[in-house]
Amino acid sequence: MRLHRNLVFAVIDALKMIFNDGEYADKVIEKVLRHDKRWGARDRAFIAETTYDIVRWKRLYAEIAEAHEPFTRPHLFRLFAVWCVLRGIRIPDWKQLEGTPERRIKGRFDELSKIRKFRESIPDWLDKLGEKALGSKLWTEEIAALNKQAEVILRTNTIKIQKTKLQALLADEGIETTTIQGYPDALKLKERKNVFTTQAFKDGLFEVQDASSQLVAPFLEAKPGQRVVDACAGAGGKTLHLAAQMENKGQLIAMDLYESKLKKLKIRARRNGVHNVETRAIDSTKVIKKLHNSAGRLLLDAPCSGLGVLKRNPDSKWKLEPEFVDRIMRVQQDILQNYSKMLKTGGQMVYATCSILPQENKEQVQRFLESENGHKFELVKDQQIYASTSGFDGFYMALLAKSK
Ligand SMILES: C[S@@+](CC[C@H](N)C(=O)[O-])C[C@H]1O[C@@H](n2cnc3c(N)ncnc32)[C@H](O)[C@@H]1O
Repeated sequence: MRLHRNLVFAVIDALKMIFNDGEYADKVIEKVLRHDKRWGARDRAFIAETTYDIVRWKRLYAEIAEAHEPFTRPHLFRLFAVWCVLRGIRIPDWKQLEGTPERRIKGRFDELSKIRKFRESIPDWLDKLGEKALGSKLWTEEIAALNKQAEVILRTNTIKIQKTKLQALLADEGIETTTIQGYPDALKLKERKNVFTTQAFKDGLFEVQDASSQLVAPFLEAKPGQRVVDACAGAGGKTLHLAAQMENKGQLIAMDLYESKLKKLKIRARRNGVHNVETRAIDSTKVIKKLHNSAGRLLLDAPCSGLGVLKRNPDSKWKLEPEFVDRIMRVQQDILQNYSKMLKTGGQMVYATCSILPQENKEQVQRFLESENGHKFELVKDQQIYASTSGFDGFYMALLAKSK
């Protein structure tokens, strides 16, 4: 691989914004990629993937390079040099990379790889938390799987098209895909490409959605004609899937704390040809009270640590704090306690997270079932999806029925 100076400089700029200025990796990449219109698809892929890689392996690389935060520009180049050496890429003779100690880098890598928190490049607290929650064997496998780059998975918008037809259309646009057994609407890209510029995307024929996430809406068993509430809808990934399951019939109420997310949801709904969705921002408890005992189906896709989706958000490893995990667990129990009241007797609800921690998942559901509000509910089934066994994101979902 021949390295281009302006692309590497763009990576260094991006790393500075992410590591030193605390900006979000996806936003930074978007910003950096706007710098030069002449960059082609490969150049853009190099910048995005190299930046994400170095973000993912920050602790390991910094340890090898003996670089400390806040990183100076020479230190950021040292991280980049480690990336090159470990990938077998020849170091170019630029003054920023002069004197890269290649043998020492390889030696340090071998040494540090014996220790999980360095090998997997995670903070001490996270390594302890993961081991305590999952046990050493499962945590070791899980964190290794979560450090692999996520594949690009599409969900066919069955309101508009069948999967095989979509596959053919995408092939015409130069995007080759395969189906995935056990995920009826999913298509996996054979090669990473920008799918957002395709006509098929503009026509709302698919959404990008991880395979594990695609299991959540069907778990709720929503039927056409029902009143379905998606109480933590965000920008609507699962709302759109629910609409497709409901064949666009019935009433789908998408709620969130943030109006800005619901605005994005509306734009996506329009593109997807979804007509049965209305949005409601939760700006007071009244919004929830109005819907008490009214929904046939309820999705609680709760805010969580996001530890199941580190594949696609590697910078969470550095942004997440133990206090946040404690705080979000209280929010999850509040959501279960208060929002479950929107379900009518005989209805079903799904509690879901993109976390792999039992304390955010099974244990939350257990606590709810043992509480006064939870006595009307019973657990029908639940599923913990691990990245290490599925190959996709880590997720949890529990189906509860309101019987009384
Ligand atoms: C896991 S995300 C939802 C993802 C979304 N369902 C999707 O499939 O794209 C959780 C959402 O819950 C929202 N949220 C956080 N606290 C909330 C609360 N107390 N009530 C309702 N929504 C909340 C967040 O704004 C966020 O959009």
